[in-house]
Amino acid sequence: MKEALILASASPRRRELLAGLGLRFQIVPSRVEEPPIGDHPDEGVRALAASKAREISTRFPEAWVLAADTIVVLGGKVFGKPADEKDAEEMLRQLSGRTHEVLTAVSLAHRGRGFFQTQAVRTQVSFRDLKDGEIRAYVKTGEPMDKAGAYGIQGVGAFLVQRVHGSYTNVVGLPLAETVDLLMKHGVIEPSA
Ligand SMILES: Cc1cn([C@H]2C[C@H](O)[C@@H](COP(=O)(O)OP(=O)(O)OP(=O)(O)O)O2)c(=O)[nH]c1=O
Repeated sequence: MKEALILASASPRRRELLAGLGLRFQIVPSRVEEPPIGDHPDEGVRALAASKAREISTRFPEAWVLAADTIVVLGGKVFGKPADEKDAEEMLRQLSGRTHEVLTAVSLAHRGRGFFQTQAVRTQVSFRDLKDGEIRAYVKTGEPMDKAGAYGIQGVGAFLVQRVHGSYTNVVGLPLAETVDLLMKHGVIEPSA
């Protein structure tokens, strides 16, 4: 790696996924407000990832900055992180027995080079039929509270999921195959990294 790479994220999932590639990077979480996403999930999620990358690359113009944002979309309705336990239960009730999309936008920026690129990856996730007791017990674990759609596929929440179509790591918060391609394409990492 020629220049420093910064992961502009407070998400432990993103840190672990990127670290799993054996890359060296710093973590500087972005402090941008995350306004609710409007009627255009694809544009909205890209805009959020881009604003995180923009904020950090303004502070570190000579580094490569990687940022991401993840949302869950069910029939056009966007689910971010639940506001409270009731909200989490309600989200899970709606996701029960249905297929939703997880959208993660990844943004790569280098201000000094005038480089800025954002792309979104979609994964379809099908939930089994959930009993109300299961939903309540799962919410009580606390796992849903900091996660889009109120579940973590990588944790206890795996029991909710019947099928995944597309990138698994995209659901966890960082689509690894696409991220590696992006970093390699722009010379941020070498093929041997
Ligand atoms: C659907 C799903 C989401 N998530 C997480 C990934 C993201 O961390 C979170 C969505 O919130 P984000 O706003 O995308 O990210 P964040 O606030 O956690 O971190 P930062 O903005 O600093 O990068 O939901 C899982 O961990 N597992 C899942 O199965």
